[in-house]
Amino acid sequence: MHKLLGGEKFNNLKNLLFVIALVYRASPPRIIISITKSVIERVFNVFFFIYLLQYIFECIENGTTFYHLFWILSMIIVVRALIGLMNIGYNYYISRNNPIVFRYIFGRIMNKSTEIELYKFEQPDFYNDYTLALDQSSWRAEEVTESMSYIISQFIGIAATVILIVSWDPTLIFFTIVPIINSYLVGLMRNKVQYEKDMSLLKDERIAAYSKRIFYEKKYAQEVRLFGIKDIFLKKQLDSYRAMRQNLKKHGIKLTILDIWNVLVMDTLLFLAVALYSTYQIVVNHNLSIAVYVSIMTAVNSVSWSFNGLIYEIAYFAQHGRYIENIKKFINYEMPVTTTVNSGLTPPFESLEMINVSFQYEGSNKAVLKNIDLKISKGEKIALVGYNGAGKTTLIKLLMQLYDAQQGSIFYNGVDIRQFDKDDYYSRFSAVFQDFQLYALSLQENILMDEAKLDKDRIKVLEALEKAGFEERLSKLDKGIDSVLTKEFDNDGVVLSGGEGQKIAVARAFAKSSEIIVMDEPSSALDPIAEYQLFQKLMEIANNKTVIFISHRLSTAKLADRIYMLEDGEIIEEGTHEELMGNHYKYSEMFTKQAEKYINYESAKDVI
Ligand SMILES: Nc1ncnc2c1ncn2[C@@H]1O[C@H](COP(=O)(O)OP(=O)(O)OP(=O)(O)O)[C@@H](O)[C@H]1O
Repeated sequence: MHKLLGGEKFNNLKNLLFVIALVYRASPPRIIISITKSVIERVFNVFFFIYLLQYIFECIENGTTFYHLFWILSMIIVVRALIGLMNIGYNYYISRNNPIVFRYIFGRIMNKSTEIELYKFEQPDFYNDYTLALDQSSWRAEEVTESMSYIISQFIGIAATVILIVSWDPTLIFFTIVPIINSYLVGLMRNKVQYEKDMSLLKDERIAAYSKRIFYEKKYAQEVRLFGIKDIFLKKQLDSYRAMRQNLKKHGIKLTILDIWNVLVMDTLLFLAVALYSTYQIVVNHNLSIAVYVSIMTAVNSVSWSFNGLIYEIAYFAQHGRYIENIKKFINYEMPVTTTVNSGLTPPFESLEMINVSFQYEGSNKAVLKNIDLKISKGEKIALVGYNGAGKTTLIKLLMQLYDAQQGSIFYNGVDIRQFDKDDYYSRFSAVFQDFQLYALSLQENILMDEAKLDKDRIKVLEALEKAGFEERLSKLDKGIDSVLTKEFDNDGVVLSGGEGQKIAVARAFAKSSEIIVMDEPSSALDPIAEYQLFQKLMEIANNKTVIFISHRLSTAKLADRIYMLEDGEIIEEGTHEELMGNHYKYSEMFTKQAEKYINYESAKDVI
């Protein structure tokens, strides 16, 4: 059973109703218009192809006038033309209405995705389902609406035709029951195979899509040329296409066999049986007129294929339900109770404290942080140092509540951080992470990151850029803070170097000016002088703010009031630079090694 976010078995009908309700909320008239259009079309077809056909034949048999038939046929042509116009109008309406429905559902999913815990995005199962929900949302809702309208109209059409058939000869009902049962069973099997086919392709489609991205996204272009990674991804893509081909073949054979069986029963055997029976009734029993005979052939054929279509559609409709499971679970996803105990607002910052905190990433069997105790008070400048993988970034992410610790507690002003409304809690932090992103937006938008503040805070943007050491580069930009970053959408877009990009991320944190500034290696791409200047500036503007920073260059850690040295998920040393140097332990060892390196290169003695 397909699951999302650890959910339970799904209920197709509820899922379908869920998506219909979404369509209704996005655009209330849409469902009524779709159903009305389908019913009018279907009822006209029954009336035209079966009832009117019989009527015209009877008129001819009874020797009616040409004038009478002329009026009947003219009326039919007018109604037919009106139905054609209705369809054109409907298609126009749909082309304008679909984007409204897509946008609404897409927006709901996007909004939800920002609330879901970060670790979920690192789980392949979740990611598969998330991708599926996004991909499907754009068209499933429309298909469900169309399917539902089609099913309702088919039911009405079949019922009307069956009434006509029974009125001619009740025995004929037998010829409609056989194809109904056949269609039902074949439809069930087809539906199952189709779903298995789609599911079997999912993983390989994602691998193929990822490999494709490697070859067209700019960020990979350089490494693809410099390293042999091209061949790895070409092979991965080839393997995934091979696997998809095999799955398509396996399921394709099953589907073809079912289709052949269907045509054999419905077109050949059934047609023969009805023709023989009706001919016998005319020739031997003289029970039927030619007019009814012609209509019977059309009506039985119409009921069989309509029912077959109905079963296909119901199967397809049910299939939508399975996919909608993903969309529904996603939109309805509730945060674990622990993170929503209280949605209280976060008061002005006084202190942050970790008590006996341990943390392990989902799917990992090793604790990344072990029994961490630390306290940070208002205004303190705190440095986290240690070798790669020691757990520094994870510690910061726990403090910010981007992840939840499995053991121990984290307190903000003495209150468990899980009791605060998350967005409000986040607003207390201005953070720069190692994996910061620049967006294909203007410089101003990249700094403010808030539609509401645009253009009102231009001075703030300029000040933040100046503090982050970007003013010289800014002076060379023709459009200043209105320059668009990256060439994604704009040939004149500005492409920044790694260090320049980092300065933008720092300026972003400065502009947000929250009470707690968090910097995770904000200077790794800066030269030592620029780094030192950045930290000097940071300490200056931080003033009475609290700063927590990670830096591999210990020359900057010297600026901190307190340094925590982490190793293998544990705090192994804590104190001021002088205290740690006096310990003659790991910190002083690391510092001395780095200092020697600088001195050997005679590049930054003054800095150290
Ligand atoms: N999302 C994740 N899922 C699983 N493991 C992770 C994840 N993020 C980090 N880790 C692991 O957790 C450990 C600590 O990572 P973390 O990024 O906190 O270390 P760090 O001290 O900041 O390292 P660096 O100095 O290299 O940035 C590493 O072994 C890393 O592989």
